[in-house]
Amino acid sequence: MRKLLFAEYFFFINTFHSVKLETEPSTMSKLEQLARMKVAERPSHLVEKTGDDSNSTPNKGISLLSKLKKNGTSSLSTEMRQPLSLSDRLKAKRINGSNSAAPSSTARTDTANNGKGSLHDKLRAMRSKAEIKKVASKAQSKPLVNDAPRDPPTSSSLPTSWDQIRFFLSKQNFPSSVIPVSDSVLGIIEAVTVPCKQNARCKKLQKRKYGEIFSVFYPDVLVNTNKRKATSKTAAANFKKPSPDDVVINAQNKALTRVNEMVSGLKISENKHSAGEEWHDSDPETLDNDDGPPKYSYKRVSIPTKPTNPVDIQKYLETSKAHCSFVVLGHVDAGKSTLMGRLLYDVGAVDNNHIRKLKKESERIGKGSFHFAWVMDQTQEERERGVTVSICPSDFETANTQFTIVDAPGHSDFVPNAIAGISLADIALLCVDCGTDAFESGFNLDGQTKEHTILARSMGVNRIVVAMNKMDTVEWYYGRFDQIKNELSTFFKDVGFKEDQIDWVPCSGLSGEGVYKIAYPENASWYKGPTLIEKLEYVAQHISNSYHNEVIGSPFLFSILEAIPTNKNEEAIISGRVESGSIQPGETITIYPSEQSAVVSKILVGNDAKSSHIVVKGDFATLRLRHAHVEDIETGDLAGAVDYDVPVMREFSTQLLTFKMDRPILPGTSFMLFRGICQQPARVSKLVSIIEKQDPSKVIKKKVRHLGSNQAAIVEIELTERKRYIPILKIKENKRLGRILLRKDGRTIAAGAVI
Ligand SMILES: Nc1nc2c(ncn2[C@@H]2O[C@H](COP(=O)(O)OP(=O)(O)OP(=O)(O)O)[C@@H](O)[C@H]2O)c(=O)[nH]1
Repeated sequence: MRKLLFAEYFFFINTFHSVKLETEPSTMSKLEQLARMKVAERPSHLVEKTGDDSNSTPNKGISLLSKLKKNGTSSLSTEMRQPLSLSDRLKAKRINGSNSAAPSSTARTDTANNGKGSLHDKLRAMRSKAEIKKVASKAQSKPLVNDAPRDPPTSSSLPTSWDQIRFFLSKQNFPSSVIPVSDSVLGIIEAVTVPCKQNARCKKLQKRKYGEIFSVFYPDVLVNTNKRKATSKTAAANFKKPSPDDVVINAQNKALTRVNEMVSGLKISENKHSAGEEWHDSDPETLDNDDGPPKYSYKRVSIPTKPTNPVDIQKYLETSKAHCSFVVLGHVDAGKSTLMGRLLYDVGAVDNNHIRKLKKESERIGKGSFHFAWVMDQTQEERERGVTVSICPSDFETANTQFTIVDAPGHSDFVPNAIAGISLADIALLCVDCGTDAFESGFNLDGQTKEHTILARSMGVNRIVVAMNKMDTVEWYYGRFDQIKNELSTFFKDVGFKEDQIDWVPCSGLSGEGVYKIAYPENASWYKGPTLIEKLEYVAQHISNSYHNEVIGSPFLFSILEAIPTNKNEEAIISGRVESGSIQPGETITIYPSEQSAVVSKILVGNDAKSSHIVVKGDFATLRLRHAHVEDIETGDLAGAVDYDVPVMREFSTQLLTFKMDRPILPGTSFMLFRGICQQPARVSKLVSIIEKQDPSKVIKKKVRHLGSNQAAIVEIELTERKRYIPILKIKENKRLGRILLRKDGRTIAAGAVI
């Protein structure tokens, strides 16, 4: 089983690197190259960073957002600038919606219900003014975008002189005494020697390459390595008296004290953690002094309670409509939001009046063609910029199937949001722009078509429907359809999708042909297959059947997307997705990591918040809870059946497959960990072994110092956020929730599974 699951990742190897990287020159190391290039460009090492992903990718051109910023019609939206949690985004979005003067900022659910009060409206109405203020101020305090903590030193901030090196190291918690091995002229410095200050017993100088010091090398790596060395009795004995090196260090310490005093008051902006706090990549002292996450003192129930009106689950599964969720992925401007808006309109979830209103409003600001996209993109900023930022789940149903759509952003700056969207979906609906040259720019180099597909596969989505969109722009020319299909097929195969897991539907979201109601034009007579909705219904039926087979006998598990208080004490409302099993009102659940038990008093489903007696695997639902403490529930938390234990932890073992990377992964390397909709800053605590890609039980190498691109390994991971644990399930316990992704500096560096 383990072998099989892990083998899937093998397929990514040949494909992922082409998503992001250009060819590397052979003579100079990439690091050295970047350093030289950046130094040449920017002489000062004290360069303010914008925090924008695009700025952290040296080879990238100006991002769409940067261009927009330059055009500067107005300041960037709060959502676009701030890395809010999903929950915060949803909250902020509602605040935006309610505060916005523009009538166009009507909430999604208004449209989706033909004016009826939706679930989200009702939830919004329940939110007190105080709660809104709290969220708004939280949003204000969040800093610039990013999903991954930055390395303290970046190539753009490389020192250019020996004084700057000392300054730099002092800011990175390096001891003040560092000796250059060769001449201290930039370009000649090959290596520096660094004493290990944090470990009193270890006085030996360490020779480190210049590139290591200023890119991937961290103080705590040194400390960890030396801790091990220092525990050896021989080493300890040797270190009792000052070594010749110590004498040099002490002398240098004195000489540099003055310089350190001068610079100690200065700040380096790169060292800011995304939560807005001073945050060092790996600060051993903070870790040692850490009090750990709060100790919750909630009552945890272990005996299940009975449903108030028990439902015969088997009967329910046999008679209920198929339900399935799909995430809309694809390159920026591929037409995802337009396609979804069209779909909602065609199935009758959005009425004519609303579309007419959106058309008028979009024409007024010169974006007439975006009126369908505005059904999904509801914030004023999304509409002004013409890009989706936040994920937006929306329900609709056809005669025999219920769907939840999650519209994910296509822009590379918002990949973390796309990951959150993917983690909620059963099917990936990949939207491809078939326009001349448009497919190529979304598919090659930095395009999101490949990246999104790989992310979906890495997160366990194994059904993909390709909407060959904007076929109207190439007059439904079969040759174009066939050419794109061939190119994509090869790529899908490399990623690990089998042929019977992929479907292809030509369509035009804007004109509606091939989506649902509007028939194909004459020049598309070569296509005899189903429309997009018919295909989705067919796939949903399959998925729903397989889920229904797993409901009975599986523990209830629920990914929490949002938690909000009610006006009653100890009552909360949580919304999210049922990951496993089923739940009925009257049953008790435990929420992790706070381990508080609460009774489900009501279940609401769909846009119009219909009360339901049961929800099962794959359903999106809102649960009203009694005896719940909302202040300790966050986006990404898990709720489970009381008799099922979900481990909460800060350290765990993983099997990883690395993608193409610029820099190796070392012990101490920091990154952003994605598990379902949960995102946490983390780092590598130990590289255990390198293993065979096809057979993870075969260990290739045990003493591992670093991990390069395209390697499979057993790696121990540790969360760096001190405030809380996260609920973690192993891959064998849950195929979706046991998967993780590692991202750093705006790139996915590895995917894997918790073991
Ligand atoms: N001709 C034509 N234009 C389309 C079609 N679908 C979308 N467009 C246009 O393409 C542009 C981008 O559409 P969006 O729906 O915003 O694209 P998107 O993929 O959602 O964009 P992001 O969410 O920002 O990634 C708009 O001008 C649309 O009107 C189509 O089928 N045919």
